[in-house]
Amino acid sequence: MNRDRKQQKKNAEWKKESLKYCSRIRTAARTYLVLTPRRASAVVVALSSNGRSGERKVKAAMESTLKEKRDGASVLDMDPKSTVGGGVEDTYGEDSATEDQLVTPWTYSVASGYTLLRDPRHNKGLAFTEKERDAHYLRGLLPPTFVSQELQERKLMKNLRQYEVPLQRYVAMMDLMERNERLFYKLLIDNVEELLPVVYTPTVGEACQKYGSIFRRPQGLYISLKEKGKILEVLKNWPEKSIQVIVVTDGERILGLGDLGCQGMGIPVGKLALYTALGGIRPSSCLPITIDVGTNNEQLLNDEFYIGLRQKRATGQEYDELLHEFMYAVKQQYGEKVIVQFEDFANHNAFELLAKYGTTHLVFNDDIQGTASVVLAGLVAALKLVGGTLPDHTFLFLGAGEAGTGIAELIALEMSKQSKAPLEETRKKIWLVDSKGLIVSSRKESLQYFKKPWAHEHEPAKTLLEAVKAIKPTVLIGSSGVGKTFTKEVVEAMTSINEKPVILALSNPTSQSECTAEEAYTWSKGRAIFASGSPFDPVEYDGKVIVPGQSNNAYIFPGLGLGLIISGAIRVHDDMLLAASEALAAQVTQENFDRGLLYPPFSNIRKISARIAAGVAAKAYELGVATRLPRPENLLKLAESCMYSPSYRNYR
Ligand SMILES: O=C([O-])CC(=O)C(=O)O
Ligand SMILES: [Mg+2]
Repeated sequence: MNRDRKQQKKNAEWKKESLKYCSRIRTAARTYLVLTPRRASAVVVALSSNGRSGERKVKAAMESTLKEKRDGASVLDMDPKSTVGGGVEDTYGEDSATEDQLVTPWTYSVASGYTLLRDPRHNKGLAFTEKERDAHYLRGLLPPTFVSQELQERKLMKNLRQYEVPLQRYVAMMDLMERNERLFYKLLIDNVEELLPVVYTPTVGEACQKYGSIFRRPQGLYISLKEKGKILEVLKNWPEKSIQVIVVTDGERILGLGDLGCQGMGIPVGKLALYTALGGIRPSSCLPITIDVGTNNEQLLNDEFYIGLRQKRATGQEYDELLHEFMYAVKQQYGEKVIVQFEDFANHNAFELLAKYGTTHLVFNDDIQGTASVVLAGLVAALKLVGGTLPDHTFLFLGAGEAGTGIAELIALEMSKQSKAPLEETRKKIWLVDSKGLIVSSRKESLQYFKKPWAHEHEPAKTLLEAVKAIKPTVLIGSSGVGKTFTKEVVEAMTSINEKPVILALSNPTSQSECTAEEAYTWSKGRAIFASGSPFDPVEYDGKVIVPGQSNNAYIFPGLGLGLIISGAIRVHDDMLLAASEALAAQVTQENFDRGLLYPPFSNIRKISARIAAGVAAKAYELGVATRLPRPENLLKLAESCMYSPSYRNYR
């Protein structure tokens, strides 16, 4: 008892001390972890620092305080390069503190000993060294053996491979994330091609469908209609104060699976895991959010395990007000340089939110813009295989929603840049089919506004097959969210028109893919240049193994995000998406082409992301929306050096 009180007093003194330093050095937030000899009494203090020099001052101040007060206390990760979390902000941390943080730095307890083992951000399991076990009160809490991170990784991969059901692998990976974050990212980074389909598309789709049943511990933040008027308070409940990326969904259009309401949370969680693993953004600065305004999914409303609000979706003013409060609470809490990635909103809201907040916030819609950027990169690569320039080709889309119109617009923009023709002209090379058939001018009156630019003069066509025969496209793109719509007849029609038909089946997950890789290759007699949103295994056709590419926005958003962060960009511009697309296309090697691949393998993704980041950042400076000044000379080097490393830290 007595000891505890003493410890509390000591903590209070430290807090006072750090407050003093904070107000003296008025700068950006920096986290130091101080472990005291007693468990349950470590203190994390967010201090201010003004870039490197301010940071050094704070560090020196903290160290001298600790020397005086130490009494056996130890400091976790005092080296700025290896401060808790590591990553981007460690190198470029200026200006990330809010005024609120400067005046009242926050503190919370992270315990040594037993509690340290249960803290996923710092737990290393059997990889704690003898010295660490002594220093951090872990003696007896672990079996005697020491296991390196590499051996832990091998063991976990072996265990994962024994699960036959993909969802079991997903649950095992999420458990690992909750238990030992660095090990989770080490696994994901080192085995990215194998584990991407587990934590991301397609398995994450099934996970969302069954989220209520597999729910163990909450991940991310849930903001429901109940929190209206209190969203800023909700944001303050999140333990991390320095957030760089938010992925938010309202669950209305989860992949091609439709309205999954609150259970859409799997998507922001999965996307942000990729921000870290593929783009090197540190996990502590990533925040997954689900906005729950109800669901129109009857099955979920009647499911006893459903985790969301049991009501029909709020729409109109009620919806708009909640989203508006959210957007401004985010800006107030995290500043104007936090990236808000809209994910899997239904069409009407997706377009409106992007238009509404695109000029006031650093927002980006992955389904409209990220997908467009990755597809354009794939098309540039495809042209090397089929010949001609972009303006030489004719495009037909099945699906005229976010992805379809987003991709169409970026292609038209790029064509216009290449051919110097006005956008209105280049759009005419692009045709869209929706559920009512080919979009033509006679339908213009009844079309939603985002479809109108694509209503060209033509006879109506009721079905996709009719449209293929009438338009004679060289490229067919599926973005409908409806599986099995590229039928044998459609693929055969494409093959009869083109020597090498380009066919992209983009809808996710695998069940919603417009056709499988095998179908595309078989029906086109091995001639199709094919890629899909969800992964497919290599296909053997006519004695030849063909590896299908994966045209998924996961190639783009992690690098795009990194580029926005290292440049301190305050807006996303279409030219940045073109820059991201160009950078990705430039990574496709001759060897990839020789194998018919439109994208480089995901195993190189960190290098690819760094190049995308450098391209995006360069564009941000060119456009004058970068705020990190002066412009660093070598953006690629900066991007690479900023990336989060999942290797364990030494806790001295
Ligand atoms: O999540 C994915 O795999 C790609 C995507 O954004 C979507 O399909 O909505
Ligand atoms: Mg999406």
